[in-house]
Amino acid sequence: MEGLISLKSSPRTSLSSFPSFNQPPNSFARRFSMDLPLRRSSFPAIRAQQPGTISPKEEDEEDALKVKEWEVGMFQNEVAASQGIRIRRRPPTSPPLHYVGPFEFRLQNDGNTPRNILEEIVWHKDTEVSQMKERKPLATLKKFIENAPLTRDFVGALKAAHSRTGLPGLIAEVKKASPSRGILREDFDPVEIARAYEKGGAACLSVLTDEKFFKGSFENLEAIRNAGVQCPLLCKEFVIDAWQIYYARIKGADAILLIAAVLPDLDIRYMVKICKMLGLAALVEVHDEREMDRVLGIDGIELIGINNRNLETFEVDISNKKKLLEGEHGQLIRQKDIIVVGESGLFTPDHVGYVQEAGVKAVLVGESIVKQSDPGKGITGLFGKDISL
Ligand SMILES: O=P(O)(O)OC[C@@H](O)[C@@H](O)c1c[nH]c2ccccc12
Repeated sequence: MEGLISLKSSPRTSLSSFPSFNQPPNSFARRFSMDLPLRRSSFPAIRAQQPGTISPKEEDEEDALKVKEWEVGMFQNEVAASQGIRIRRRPPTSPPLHYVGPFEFRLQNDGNTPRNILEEIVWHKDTEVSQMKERKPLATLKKFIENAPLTRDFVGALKAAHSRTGLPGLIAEVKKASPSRGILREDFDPVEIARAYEKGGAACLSVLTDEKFFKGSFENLEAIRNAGVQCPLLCKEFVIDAWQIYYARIKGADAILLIAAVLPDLDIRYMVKICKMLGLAALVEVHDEREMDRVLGIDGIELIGINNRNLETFEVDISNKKKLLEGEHGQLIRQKDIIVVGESGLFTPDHVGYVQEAGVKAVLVGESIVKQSDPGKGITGLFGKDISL
């Protein structure tokens, strides 16, 4: 890997968030890493130099470096696509001026607009995270974590609620808005809502932290944590970089969401390990069979969320869970003692009954309860009985 060191400095390639680069996962990756002729010694241009003293030879070498960086970006999308991931991690840029690489790179590169809302969110997140990382580097976050209070047992709280009530444990979502539903609640006081949920019998809370698309924030997470709410907290974020997991831990999260539609397998493996190291639970979200297959092949996963909402189209289908929990998948889930969380679009006791029947032991609910004038009473309405007792 010696020759790749020079690429690590590029924020565009962000290899730290891409562990698979160290172990090429498929033939494309092997081909790429073998082909890569970069050696530190062949790039004098990247050594310290005085401005204005770049020779034509060094300019060529800089161009070559840009080309390689650009190819690595393409390569990330290729690995993801080989796992059925349609979301491209970053907007394609045009190839550098003197690009002479494979033609297929150019073809993939067509179209610089996001294909759907999830892609738009992820592209925006990429910019947002690189700015935040500059302001608060990982080394600084790690220092804070040394003194951070212990996390609370998210999975344990769900199990306890399930055995106490005989109903799925509730993760109640503190959600102001979403791109598909617009503003859900104008008078939005996150701490007040969190307290009402806790009083109403929620086992855990989910706090949206994305600002641009969901009008959430890390400040909300922190405020709820500092207000003395006892329920463990899920940080509901679009994680694309391990840095975000450290940040969530500092802001008071006990668990974090990882979305399989966005993250390749090796990223999930790596991030699940980081979560364990930091004492966080990871809720890995899937939407279809292929994602479920991928996630069941990863060791150490305790919580799988099945999202009834397709994040690319916003279509909601609550029978989705049933399909994904039948047959071999169901068997593996039971064998591995994984808790399945039914997510999105649940409004009535019938909905809850239906997904429980399909095999879920927990549910994640936002809209139907956050919209009620008393969100705690909203919980009673959702389950058809008071679950706080
Ligand atoms: O408000 P609803 O339909 O009850 O959904 C809650 C939750 O499942 C949803 O907010 C959600 C599930 N997965 C996500 C991923 C990102 C953002 C949001 C979500």
